[in-house]
Amino acid sequence: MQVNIPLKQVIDNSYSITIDQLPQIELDTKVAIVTNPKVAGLHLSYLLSKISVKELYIITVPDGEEYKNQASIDTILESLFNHRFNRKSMLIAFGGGVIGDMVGYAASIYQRGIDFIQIPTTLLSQVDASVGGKTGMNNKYGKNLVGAFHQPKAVYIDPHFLTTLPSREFGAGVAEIVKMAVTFNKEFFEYLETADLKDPKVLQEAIKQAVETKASVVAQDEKERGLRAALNYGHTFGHVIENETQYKTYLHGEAVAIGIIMANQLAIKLGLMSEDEALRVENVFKKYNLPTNYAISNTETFYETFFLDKKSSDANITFILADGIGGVKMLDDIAKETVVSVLAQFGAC
Ligand SMILES: NC(=O)c1ccc[n+]([C@@H]2O[C@H](COP(=O)([O-])OP(=O)(O)OC[C@H]3O[C@@H](n4cnc5c(N)ncnc54)[C@H](O)[C@@H]3O)[C@@H](O)[C@H]2O)c1
Ligand SMILES: O=C(O)C(=O)C[C@@H](O)[C@H](O)[C@H](O)COP(=O)(O)O
Ligand SMILES: [Zn+2]
Repeated sequence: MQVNIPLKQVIDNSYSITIDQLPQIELDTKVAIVTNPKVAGLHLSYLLSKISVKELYIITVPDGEEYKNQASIDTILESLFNHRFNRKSMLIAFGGGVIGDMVGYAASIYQRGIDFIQIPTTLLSQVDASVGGKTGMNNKYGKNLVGAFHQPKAVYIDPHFLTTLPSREFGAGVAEIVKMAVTFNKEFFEYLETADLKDPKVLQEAIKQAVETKASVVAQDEKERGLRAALNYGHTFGHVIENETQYKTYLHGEAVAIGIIMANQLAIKLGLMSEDEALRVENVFKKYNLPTNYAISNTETFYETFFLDKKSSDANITFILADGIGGVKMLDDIAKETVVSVLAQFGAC
């Protein structure tokens, strides 16, 4: 299936997203493929068979969210300087969301910005991270707190890469798919309730729907001035969980799944969602063995960490909540006691 989804012209530098077998990539310039040892071992030879460029370099950075940091960015930049990359050169992000975010960020700052292509190899990066130009890294203060909006020149989504993906990583991608369905597309959510995403045809359809949803949101609000924040559903809570557990216990998508469960409890409290709707979301997560609970040891600390969220202002935290299934509301005036009382429900597990 060949699907081209050009982001609308609202974004000057619109690009196409292809969901299909990787095409032959021919570039008359210096190119660096940036990847990690795991992805390289599994799939680099296949990518190399599809690439013909003027001069090619391979840059590897260590695998894992804990390496989504300045040291890895420095490794990438050093290599670009050593090989005299210039503004006509091209980077290829080959891996999951960690690689995609870091390569996009390195591309955004190298000589004030060079081009890059996304070739995502995890489900999560295919349905979410490779699209939309959010790039960055983590630091000791928290998740994605340094970065830039820098759109790729093209995104090539080849579901063939997913054949080697461990099932936990698969589940993490499902969490971001569910996020898009619950907030923007009721029919898509109903489809997910009965669908078996392990079936390649069903999966390809779900990837297409998720990418279409994300591309449409980004096209309307590239720099997250409003609507795009809806893509952060579950993340306000999820990022705190990732931070508290130092990125070691949960995959990003798993933390998002728990974050969605928490956000839904807050939505129930505010009368935006019914218990039954929240249960339906939880049931889809359970089908893919996603975690749905987290022991909050200190609700005050958890609450204070919300202020590191990029959606927060000095005095307010913005919460992205489901408005039933298929709708979304962004609220920045929820009383602290209300939020803390919901956090307290997760205190003892
Ligand atoms: N920019 C965005 O819009 C956006 C959206 C969602 C998530 N993210 C970011 O993406 C990151 C999470 O991405 P992720 O879930 O892809 O994690 P990841 O990049 O860490 O990849 C998960 C694991 O799978 C391995 N892997 C990659 N492809 C594989 C394959 N085909 N077969 C087997 N193993 C493979 C990786 O090496 C890694 O060990 C987080 O840092 C998150 O903040 C960004
Ligand atoms: O593209 C977006 O916008 C998203 O929010 C997608 C999220 O899934 C992703 O995890 C993103 O990196 C989170 O953004 P952040 O701005 O909260 O760091
Ligand atoms: Zn995410």
